[in-house]
Amino acid sequence: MTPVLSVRDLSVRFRMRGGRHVAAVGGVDFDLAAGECLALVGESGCGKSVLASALLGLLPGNAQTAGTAVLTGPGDGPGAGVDLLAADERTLARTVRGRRVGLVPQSPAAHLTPVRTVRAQLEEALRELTGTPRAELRAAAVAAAGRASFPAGLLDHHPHELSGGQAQRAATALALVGNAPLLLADEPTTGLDRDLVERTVDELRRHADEGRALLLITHDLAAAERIADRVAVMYAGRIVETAAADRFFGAAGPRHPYARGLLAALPERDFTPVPGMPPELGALPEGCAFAARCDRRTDACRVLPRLTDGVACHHAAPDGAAPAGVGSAGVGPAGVGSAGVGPSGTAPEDAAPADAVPDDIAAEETTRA
Ligand SMILES: Nc1ncnc2c1ncn2[C@@H]1O[C@H](COP(=O)(O)OP(=O)(O)OP(=O)(O)O)[C@@H](O)[C@H]1O
Repeated sequence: MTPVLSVRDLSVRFRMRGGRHVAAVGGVDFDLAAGECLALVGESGCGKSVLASALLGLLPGNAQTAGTAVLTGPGDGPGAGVDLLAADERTLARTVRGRRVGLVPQSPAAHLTPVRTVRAQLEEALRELTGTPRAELRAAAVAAAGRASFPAGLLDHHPHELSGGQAQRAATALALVGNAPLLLADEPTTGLDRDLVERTVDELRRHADEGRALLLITHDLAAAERIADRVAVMYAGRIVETAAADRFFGAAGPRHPYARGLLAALPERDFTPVPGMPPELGALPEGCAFAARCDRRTDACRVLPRLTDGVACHHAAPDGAAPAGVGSAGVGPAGVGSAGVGPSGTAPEDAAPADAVPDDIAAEETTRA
């Protein structure tokens, strides 16, 4: 099937003072098909939002991008295939943002126009993106709000009169208006109660089920498990694993030690955080960026592992190995909480590794500690 979006070797670097660089995204490859939801997960600061901003041409002036991100489309008109990284601002503003690529922003308060009511913003988006006639705008705005569980009674409020969760739902309603073939949802459930989380992600899932593509950026692994077809795990700017969601969350589990650690950190599983902290993106090591935190590291990890068969690790768990926590706490759609992926803490020194560690690695670990 032709993907809606095809990303190849996408990198984003920020130029900093003193000639330094922050490598926020590196060598990212993925495809996203119509009808598919890909969940992009990973710790805070790993590059998820920068990736979404790159796809929308919304990076700041100190950013340098490389690679391609082709949004497919027929013919040679405004709906034709376009490389989102190479497109000029006029093309992005007139034919891409909102129309072909929708965004549920991470910071809705900053995204909504402060001086206009939610109703006015929804009606404008409906008029611009769907050509809804003036006489039908009022009813259409109520319906659009309803899609994102935004209360009709708050439509005449300005953004500053909304709670964080209400602003989130207003921004989601706006993002859904254009029925864009590709929707980027960056933390769309922040500040929402579990019931609203489920309603919101179910609506996003419906967007995909109607034949559109959804990139769900989230810390909420329960939300990802609920609606994603595939999961991509990002670490220090790189995708370290992609897997079918049922495999990722099921008995087989992920194969990358970091991805296994993310799941093991869930309260419903082992409640054991991934030890240590992610590296500075301005000072990444040459080899595997996770090695310093990894109980499987060896000398081989000094060479950067490439994503091969869905995993970028020299010591990936074999296919079919059960991840930590499965069988102890049990994780199913109903039993998964919202803790998800947060900034990790430091594990106790004696935290049990998710997998058996070869003796030589364990000895090395002790020496380094
Ligand atoms: N304009 C900028 N200049 C320099 N560095 C930046 C800039 N914008 C983002 N970064 C850096 O890029 C990295 C990735 O940030 P990003 O916002 O994509 O993380 P994230 O994975 O979305 O995190 P979170 O889950 O907290 O939203 C961070 O280290 C951030 O400090």
